[in-house]
This record gives sequence, structure tokens and C-alpha cells, in this order.
Amino acid sequence: MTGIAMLGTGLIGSCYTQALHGGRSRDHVDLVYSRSAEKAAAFASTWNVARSTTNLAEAVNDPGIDVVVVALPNDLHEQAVTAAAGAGKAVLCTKPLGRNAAEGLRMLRAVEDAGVFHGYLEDLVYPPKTLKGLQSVQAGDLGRVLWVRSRETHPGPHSDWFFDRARAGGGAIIDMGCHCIEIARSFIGKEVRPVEVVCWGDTQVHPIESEDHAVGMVRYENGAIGQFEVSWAFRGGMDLRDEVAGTEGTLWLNHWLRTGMEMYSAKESTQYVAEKSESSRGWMFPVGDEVAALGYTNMFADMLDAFEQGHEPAETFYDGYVVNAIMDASYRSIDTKRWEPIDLPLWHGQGANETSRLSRAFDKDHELVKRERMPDGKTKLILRNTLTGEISQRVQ
Ligand SMILES: NC(=O)C1=CN([C@@H]2O[C@H](COP(=O)(O)OP(=O)(O)OC[C@H]3O[C@@H](n4cnc5c(N)ncnc54)[C@H](OP(=O)(O)O)[C@@H]3O)[C@@H](O)[C@H]2O)C=CC1
Ligand SMILES: O=C1CO[C@H](CO)[C@@H](O)[C@@H]1O
Repeated sequence: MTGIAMLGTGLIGSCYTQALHGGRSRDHVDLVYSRSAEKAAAFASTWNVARSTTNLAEAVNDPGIDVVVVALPNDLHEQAVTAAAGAGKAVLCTKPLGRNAAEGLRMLRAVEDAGVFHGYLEDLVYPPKTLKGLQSVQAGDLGRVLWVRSRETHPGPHSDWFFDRARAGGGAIIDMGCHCIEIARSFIGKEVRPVEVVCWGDTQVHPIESEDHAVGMVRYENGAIGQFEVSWAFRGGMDLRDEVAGTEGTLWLNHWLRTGMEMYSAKESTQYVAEKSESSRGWMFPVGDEVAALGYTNMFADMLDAFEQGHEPAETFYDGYVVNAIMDASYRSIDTKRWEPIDLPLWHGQGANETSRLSRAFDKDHELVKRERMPDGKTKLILRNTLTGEISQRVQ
């Protein structure tokens, strides 16, 4: 059995542990690291973890440990990854990989130089409905993907360090834009190079330096656009939605509010409703199995299958570094108010390959712009003359 160490006893350390224990039925966290012996003991007792330590070096060097899971605040990722790689252990790191692309790239180099297995824990490309959507998109059911819109908004994070710009590396973009960017990149095709970004971001509500709102557009080399929308001041819970628009189809995913379970209670509920839920009475949107719905279960199954079978998981540190580079350009764009190029000193995907407009030949002189069935039962064809550019219509 694979020996697993969990570094961190916070929100994500608990979610990851629940997912690991419930997922493939053969995974178990063997060792937990916390700064405090009391917290470590409490975590170990809640989640039935056999051993704990307050020494990070001891955790990663433990001979019974094969895989180290980094579930620590953003400013501690690099240090933990370097320690795990130095100990020759496989390392799985939560999002964002780094606080910027330079940090992300150093982490990628550290695991590559050490020759250890690495996985980027981007859960939101693994929810069951996202995996099903990705399969359809990859099979071509939606045609060519033109535009992906991904939104994550909630009233704000649950711990102090998120609000400290230096520790977190930024605000809502680094915290949640990273999810939206990787979701869009997955639907558009991870081999397609992201070229430039234009982004607005501002601090509208919280008394902090970091942005609590942002909207950005990432332009890919094939013309596709990945749009992200993030807020740390949205009221009403956690709104997690994705939309994919292709030349032949559309996909809408709603992950959290309005997922199919809606409950009303006139009384104050005593039950936990869902992550970042703001209501415990009236209309509520509980989630049946949070760790599955958020993708953690499938994510760890992919990571551990890949580790045991000796191949790469769907998300590696390389993906985390690309996402970091897109976020760096987003922050530059907020300052310059212009499209900013995405700097990718390391790129594994396709080379320059601008996709031209789709040809929709109608007859020898025309392309079809649009076809629509009208209320009178007739069909209107809107055509463009390929020689003159003239637009005309025919009614059939
Ligand atoms: N969907 C996702 O993939 C999510 C990912 N995350 C990511 O997980 C990481 C941790 O976030 P989260 O678990 O929510 O954060 P929390 O604040 O809930 O927990 C962080 C944990 O890290 C440990 N820690 C160790 N050193 C420090 C330190 N110097 N300062 C603060 N904490 C420390 C603490 O455990 P102890 O006190 O026992 O030492 C603490 O419980 C972040 O990178 C975040 O972006 C977070 C939420 C969701
Ligand atoms: O998706 C998420 C929910 O909120 C958390 C706190 O802002 C994020 O860190 C996390 O990635």
C-alpha cells in the first residue's frame, strides 16, 4: 500500500483526507504534519490517521512514506515541495502551485531534477460532470471550442493568510482564478498555447491590499477565449459555474448552488450545509457528497493510479506553472489596463498555429453565415459572397 503523508490540518487537508479514505478503498493517510502537537493529535483522531509529527523534515523523510501531499498555505508550497523532492518522495501539491510563475517553475525543476512523480491538485477539472463534459468536448461533440467562461465567487476565504498579499501571492485571482483558468484550458485543449490576457481587478469590499474581484480574458493561439470571473465578496454562498461554447454545441455546468438539491427550513438548521454556504435557514443548497462533487475523489484516484502505474496524471506541476504564468500576465494587465503577453519560458504544447476562420462553403460563390427557421415555416439563409464580401439573404 502507498504510504501517504498529509502536510497541513486545515480545510483542504481534511477534504483531501476524506477523499483519500473514501476514494479507491485502499488509500489511507499514514502520517499528518502540523505545527502543533494538539492539532496533529486532533486531526489524527478525527480522521483515523495512525501517526503525526510537528517536524516537516521528519514527515517527508519518513521511510514509510511514498507520497507527500502539500496542503499548506501558498507561501509554504515551495519549501515543502523542495523538501519532499529532496527526500526522493512523490509530491502532490495543492493549488495554486506557486505564488507566481518563477516560483512555480522552480518547483517544477525541483521535482524534475529529483526525478520524482508530481501531481498538481486542481480538483475542479475532476468533478464527475466536468469529466463527462470533457469527454464530449474531446470527442468533438461541441465542434471547435470558441469560448469558455468559468466563474468562482463566494463571500471570502476562511483563514487570515489568504488576505495577506505577500503570503498568498495575490487575492481572488491567485486563489480562485487558478481554478477557472485551468478549467478553460482543459476544455480549449492543454496543447493550445495561451498567448495574452486582458484583466480587470479591484478591491471593492474587503479592507485588504489584494483584489477581491476580477474578470479576465485569456486569448489562446487558436483564437479561443478563456474567461474567468472571481469574487471574494459574492453573497449567497459559493457560485461555481462553467460554460463552454463550441461551433456545434454548448455545455453548462453548475457545481454548487442549484445542483438539484434545494431544501427549505423555517427553523435554524443545525446541520452543515455546504462549503461557504451563507444560509442555515430558509432556502438552502446542500451538497450530498462534497468531496466527490468538487472532484477530490476522482483527482486522487487519477493521481494514485498514475503513481502506481508509472505514468503522468492529468494534472502535473507543469500545468500549475502554466496557470501561474497566465495569472502573472493577468496581474500585469490590471496595472497596465492592456492585453499583456503570457511569458512561458518553458512550453510543451503546440507551436505557432493560428486557426483561421471556419470555412462554411454554401455554393461556388457563397459561404453560409446563418440559417434560421422563421415563424411562418420558411427558412432564411444569410449568405456572404466570397469574392465581394456582400451579405444577402434567401428565403426558402
Ligand atoms: N479546492 C482546492 O483545491 C482548495 C485548495 N486550497 C489550498 O490549500 C492550501 C491550504 O489552504 P487551507 O487548507 O484552506 O488553509 P487553512 O488555513 O484552512 O489551513 C492551512 C493549514 O496549514 C498549516 N500551516 C502550517 N504552517 C502554517 C503557517 N505558517 N501559517 C498558517 N498555516 C500553517 C496549518 O495547520 P497547523 O496549524 O496544524 O500547522 C493550517 O491548518 C492553500 O494553498 C489553498 O490555496 C484551499 C481550499 C480549497
Ligand atoms: O475553491 C476554493 C474555495 O474557496 C477557497 C478559499 O477562498 C479557495 O482556496 C478554494 O480554492
